[in-house]
This record gives sequence, structure tokens and C-alpha cells, in this order.
Amino acid sequence: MSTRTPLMAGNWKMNLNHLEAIAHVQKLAFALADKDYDAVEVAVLPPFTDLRSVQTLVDGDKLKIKYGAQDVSAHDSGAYTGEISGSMLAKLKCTYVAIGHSERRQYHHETDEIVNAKIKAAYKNGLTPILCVGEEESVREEGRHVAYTLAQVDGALKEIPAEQAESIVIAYEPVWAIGTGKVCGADDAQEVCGAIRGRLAELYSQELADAVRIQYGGSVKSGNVAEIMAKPDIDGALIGGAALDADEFVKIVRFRDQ
Ligand SMILES: O=C(CO)COP(=O)(O)O
Repeated sequence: MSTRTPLMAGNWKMNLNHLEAIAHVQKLAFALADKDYDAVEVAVLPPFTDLRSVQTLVDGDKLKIKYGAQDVSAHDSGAYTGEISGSMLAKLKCTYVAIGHSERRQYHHETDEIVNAKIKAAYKNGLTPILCVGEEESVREEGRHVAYTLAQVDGALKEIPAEQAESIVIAYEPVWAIGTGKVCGADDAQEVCGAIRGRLAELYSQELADAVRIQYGGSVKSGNVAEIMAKPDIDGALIGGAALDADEFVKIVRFRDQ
């Protein structure tokens, strides 16, 4: 029986301004009870411009909800126009930072080397990375999805010591299932999440692999989350569209009731 606490994280992507963010987090805080947080860790990943407002709300009302960013610069500081450093996120008391989301890989040409550098920047600043991996549809059609995803894991974790890697969260998000309504079958998701855990055992140790949380992401909704969460190597979900609806996100957090 796993002792891993499930992590349900809402990736808002480029949605909700800071005023909408406050209203949304207040709704979540109102709906979620202490027993929800005992069963599940709940996090939101708003746009950078919302983080200060979310921090003020979470700190002021002592909310149990965690928050983090959707990306971080690989650099410490300096002439990097438009970038946000790990120390800036740490100053806002972010817990998490998503790294290597497929939309960053696709639209911003982030390679495994860049992802690796960003993971190092996150750990340097005490942030917990949510490393996103997953294959495009063509790769799955060719039956190379496991090898492809494991190569992304290898690249991202290069030179990351066990003392750091033991806290990482890995989100398996098959690109073809993101925002498409095409959810990956629970067995297919388990296949890759199980393989990721196996790779962590090879790279580090079985003990470390057993401690790391592996999420599934891609068209997760209240109607499919229970089936996905029933799989032994899936420890939570990274939720896009459905996380923008507070009622739906709360239902996902309460996946055991679905
Ligand atoms: O990319 C995702 C979360 O990071 C998933 O997005 P959807 O839940 O909208 O498919």
C-alpha cells in the first residue's frame, strides 16, 4: 500500500487575471474542508502575475492550498528580458514549479537540456519541480511512447542527486490527450507511469522510486479521475481546463467520492 499523498494540481495556463485568481482561490477555500486536505494535497499553478495576490490570500487566511508557477528561468538573474527567476518565486513562497510542460517544449523549443537546467534552478531555490513529460500522438502510434518518455526523464534528471530527486513530482502528460478531450486510458497511463517509477529505481533506488509522486495529466475531469487514480503508480493529476472551474476542480480533489 502506497504512503504517497495524492497531489491534485491545477495548471491554469494563460487564464485568470489576478482578480479572477483571488475569486477562484476563495471559492476553493470555501468549498474545501480540512478532511479534503488530509486526504489530498491541493495546489494551483496560476500565471506569474497572479502569484503575489494568491500568496497574500493564502498567507492572510492561512489556507492549506499550495501554489506555484508554470515555469522558471534557468538563470539566476540579469539580462534575460521577460524571464522570472527561481529566487523570485521562492520569495513569493511558491512550493511548486512546473518544468518542461509540453506547451513550453512545443512553443518555446525547450529541450531536455533546458529542462534539466530549470530543474537545477528550482532546487537551488528550494522549489519542488513538477517535471512534465509525455509523447506526441505520432510517437504513440509508432509504439515508442515508453522509451520516448523515459528518455525525457533521463534528460531532465541528469546530474540531479538523490537528495533532490526524492522530492520531485513527475507528471506524465501525453501531448495528444492535452486539451483534446481524448483521455489516455487508465491502463495506458499506468503503463507509462509504472515505467517512470521503474526508471527512477534504476537511476536512484527502489526506495526513492517508491517515494516519488507521479501524476497523470491530459483531459482529466471529475468523470474520469477515479478510474485513473485507481492505478497503483498514479499519485495525482495535473489538471488544465477542468481546473478553471472551481466546482469541477473540487470534485476532482474529492475523486474518492466519484
Ligand atoms: O496540460 C495539462 C495540465 O498541465 C492538461 O490540460 P487539460 O486538462 O486541459 O487537458
